[in-house]
Amino acid sequence: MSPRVLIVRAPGTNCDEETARAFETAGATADRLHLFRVLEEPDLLDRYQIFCVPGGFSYGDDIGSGVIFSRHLNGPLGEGLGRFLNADKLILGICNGFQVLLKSGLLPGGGGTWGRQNEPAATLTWNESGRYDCRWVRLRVDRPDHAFLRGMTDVEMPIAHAEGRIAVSDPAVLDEWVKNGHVALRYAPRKGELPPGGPTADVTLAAPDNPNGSFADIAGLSDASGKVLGLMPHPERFQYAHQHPRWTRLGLSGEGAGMKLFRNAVEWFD
Ligand SMILES: NC(=O)CC[C@H](N)C(=O)O
Repeated sequence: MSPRVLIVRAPGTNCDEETARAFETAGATADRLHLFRVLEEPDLLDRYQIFCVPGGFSYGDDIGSGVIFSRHLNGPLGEGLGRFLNADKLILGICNGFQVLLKSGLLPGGGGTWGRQNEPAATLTWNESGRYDCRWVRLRVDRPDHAFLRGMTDVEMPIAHAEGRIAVSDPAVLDEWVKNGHVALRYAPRKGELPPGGPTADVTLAAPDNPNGSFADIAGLSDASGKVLGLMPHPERFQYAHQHPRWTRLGLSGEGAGMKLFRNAVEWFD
């Protein structure tokens, strides 16, 4: 079955068109709807199999990136998203979308009505550099069983954000995150073999390998089921091989590695 994807955009969202194109190239039908249209009719969520919050600067990142948008996911859209979470459906948040999902509590640690109120808090906050940063990074996939990440282990993607640093109130939360499969993606050394072993709270890669100082080098989080994913890197900006800065030297052609994430999502419904 070709899944229908709801890509929700808010004032300031700016990656919805290329995200829709990536899903449609993968064989899905993608509708880009404004958040206010969805708030008018929350039950329209039931017509979709994938819910996606794309990248951008929703509400201008005022009072913190993703904060205002996230409150809408807790409130009027709460019931519809609850049905998504209970059905065999998928939820994806890319960059600003990750900030929205985390701060709504749809991903671990973010609090909100979805969050497990008494668990240590986590958020996405300012990069250690204090700057907006755009660069390509190498990623290690810690959840190759995830609906969006199947068959992916070691991939490069671009980042472009100011508030991409995962910060936690208690580093001990990492044990629970690892146990529950919440760590989906980590930043990796640009060159050489991927170092063995899982995430550790006290060791992080130096910049620019970890571009923002994110706790335990985390670049993406998952829910326990492996059907909700939030990530700071932009897979929709690597749909075509020639989007890679070294595509000629690497002899890349055809699709970019980011397309695998969208194809995995569509194939989930086969
Ligand atoms: N590309 C994006 O989605 C950016 C997310 C957010 N506006 C930030 O700067 O961190």
